[in-house]
Amino acid sequence: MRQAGRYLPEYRAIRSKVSFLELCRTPELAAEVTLQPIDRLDVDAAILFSDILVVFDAMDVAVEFKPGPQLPSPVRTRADVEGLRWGEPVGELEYVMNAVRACKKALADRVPLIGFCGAPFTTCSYLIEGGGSRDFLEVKKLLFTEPALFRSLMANMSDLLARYLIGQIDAGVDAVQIFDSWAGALGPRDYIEHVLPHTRTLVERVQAHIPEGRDQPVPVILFARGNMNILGATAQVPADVVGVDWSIGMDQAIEIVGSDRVVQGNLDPGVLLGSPELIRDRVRDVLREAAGAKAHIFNLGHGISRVTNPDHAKAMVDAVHEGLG
Ligand SMILES: Cc1c2[nH]c(c1CCC(=O)O)Cc1[nH]c(c(CCC(=O)O)c1C)Cc1[nH]c(c(CCC(=O)O)c1C)Cc1[nH]c(c(C)c1CCC(=O)O)C2
Repeated sequence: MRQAGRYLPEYRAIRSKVSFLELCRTPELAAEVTLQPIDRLDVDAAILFSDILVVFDAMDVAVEFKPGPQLPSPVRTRADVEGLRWGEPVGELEYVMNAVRACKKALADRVPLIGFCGAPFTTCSYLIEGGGSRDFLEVKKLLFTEPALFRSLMANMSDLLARYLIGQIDAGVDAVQIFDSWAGALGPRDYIEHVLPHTRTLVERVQAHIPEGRDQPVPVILFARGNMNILGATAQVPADVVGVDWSIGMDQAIEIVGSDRVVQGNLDPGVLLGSPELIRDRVRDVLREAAGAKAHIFNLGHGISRVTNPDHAKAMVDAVHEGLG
């Protein structure tokens, strides 16, 4: 997760010349950065270099990265919500679709390419809070004072994101991941009532899309982070893969989601700050804990930190490839 990024010197070299958004908006550079961890780490999949917030370009909502995202005009009132423009992601985010094509060409089938978007709740949270948040009070204010308005906002977002992901699939991605990074901000009742139906619609719409030249839909990975009390609810959505964050043991997660599901995760990215020997041990723990799943995709349980030594990331990948022996 965030396998391309600031922990790689070759990424920082490109970023010293262009801003983060310019990088996202320049397909050739986005493709180059996407491939950096493939070359260095020997990982088994590439994830498109982009960000969940570029979708705001199809809504004329401004976003800046300083380096955390900031929206100069957050959406907080009825008038703000009603004034939103729900654009055409395929036409207006053509640079993303071109980045997908450039990545596929550069990868030449070495490894599959994963496209992505934010889940409706996480994307709407950035829209409402205007950036990251500790308490999500603006989101909760809107949700609890104007539930119908909140519902319409989430429904429109889910629709926009479905068209966005389908665009990425038609441009060539081999799987998609939906990031609900802030799912844990709500209690289980509100998550189930106000978030999950929109996530489900998004997943099911993407799963109903069979792209030209394929005979089945591409797999959908759903990652909801935070309060692992919601994992059972998240698993009710029929995503092909259930992402698991690092706050729970993988064995416990499998008990919750069921042994008939494919799981992805969940090494604590902080473990990469330890020695290669420690990393190897912890990788083996995750592999052992995942043994009861239908299938397991090894991954970090959240984004890699920018102070990570790339050699340690490589030690992790090597340990995964070595397996339990
Ligand atoms: C919440 C979220 C965002 N973006 C994303 C999420 C969901 C996953 C998660 O929970 O982390 C998703 C994302 N962002 C980025 C990717 C690229 C693909 C990859 O290599 O995994 C992906 C999949 C690049 C990025 N997105 C961002 C960077 C750093 C930008 C830089 O080069 O300065 C990268 C490589 C910026 C970004 N973008 C976002 C934040 C909070 C930040 C600041 C992070 C920080 O400062 O550490 C929003």
